[in-house]
Amino acid sequence: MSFLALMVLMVYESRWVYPEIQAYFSQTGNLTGQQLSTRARVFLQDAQAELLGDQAEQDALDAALLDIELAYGLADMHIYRREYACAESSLADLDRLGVQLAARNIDRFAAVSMLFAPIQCLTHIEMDQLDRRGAAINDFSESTRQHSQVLTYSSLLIFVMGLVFWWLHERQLRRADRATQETFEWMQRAMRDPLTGIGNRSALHQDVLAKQHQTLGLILVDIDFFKQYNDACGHPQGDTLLRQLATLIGETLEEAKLYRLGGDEFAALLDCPDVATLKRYCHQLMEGLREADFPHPAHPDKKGVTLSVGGSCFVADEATFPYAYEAADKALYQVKTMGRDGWQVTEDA
Ligand SMILES: Nc1nc2c(ncn2[C@@H]2O[C@H](COP(=O)(O)OP(=O)(O)OP(=O)(O)O)[C@@H](O)[C@H]2O)c(=O)[nH]1
Repeated sequence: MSFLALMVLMVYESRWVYPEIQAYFSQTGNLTGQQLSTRARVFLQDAQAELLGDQAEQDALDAALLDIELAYGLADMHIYRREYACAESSLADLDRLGVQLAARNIDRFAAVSMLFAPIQCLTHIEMDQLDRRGAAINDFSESTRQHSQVLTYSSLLIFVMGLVFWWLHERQLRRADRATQETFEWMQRAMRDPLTGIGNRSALHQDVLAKQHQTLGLILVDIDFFKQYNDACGHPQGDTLLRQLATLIGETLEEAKLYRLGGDEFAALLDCPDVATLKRYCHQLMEGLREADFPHPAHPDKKGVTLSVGGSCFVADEATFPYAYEAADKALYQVKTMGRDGWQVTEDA
């Protein structure tokens, strides 16, 4: 709002310049007024010079009469009569003097002295006109200074306000960026298992939905006798094993996305055109585990760490996923009941 007011002020100020210049030049009327009175005064002084000169009396009177008539013509202005008290009487004096000169009933010295008052009046008019012109010029330059000051300060203010708006805008942008970044980080964190760094159950759901209509394989992995492992080696070592297994599954099933579903249960999601491929992945995983040969000091069968694995294939969809999960879980449970350390895949999820 204040910005708008400033713009209006600036437009007003710039519009001011033209009428003001016009007003200044309209003062040229005073210039003419001054020039006319100057010329009239010069004619009267010429008339005095001729009357006091050494030419013949007749010639001097004729020449003086001509100059006085010329001066009268220039000084007989309505504006002089209206604004200067001496103008009326001076013109009357000149008129009278002209008549006397024409009739030759005045001597040249008397004529010279009759011209002093009109000359004085014209000099007064001349000076006054000059003063008026000076005052008009002063007024003009003073108001020009004031208006240009207003324009300068307004421009400065607009510049500063522009800077402030720009800074506020940038700050708002940075805040919005930071908030978006933080939200994104929170969402990322909410989808991660903090212990292993792989995805959690929510991430699994999200990824399944993102792969709608694709044929996927779901592999569930559960550590055998993990409670005994924890009891024997302690929970920190149990945590380490969880991390090691996450790495191992990731390295063995390179194409898979991994998730920890909670406790000692992992899941792997991969593209899987058919059940045979899924079986190959399960086999690959068991081979990898055997090669890694993680020790399990409390395994009842005196083996290293073993896994029970169940799998199923499905076409990704919000509706099909729970069935695929249940099928893989059933397969895993069967492995558990059959003595663990093995894998099974449900043929038709
Ligand atoms: N170290 C560690 N242990 C965990 C964590 N989450 C769950 N556990 C432990 O995992 C164990 C899971 O025990 P069970 O569900 O009985 O599974 P299990 O001992 O592997 O037995 P089976 O699966 O039947 O072979 C429990 O002792 C939990 O305390 C974890 O984040 N870290």
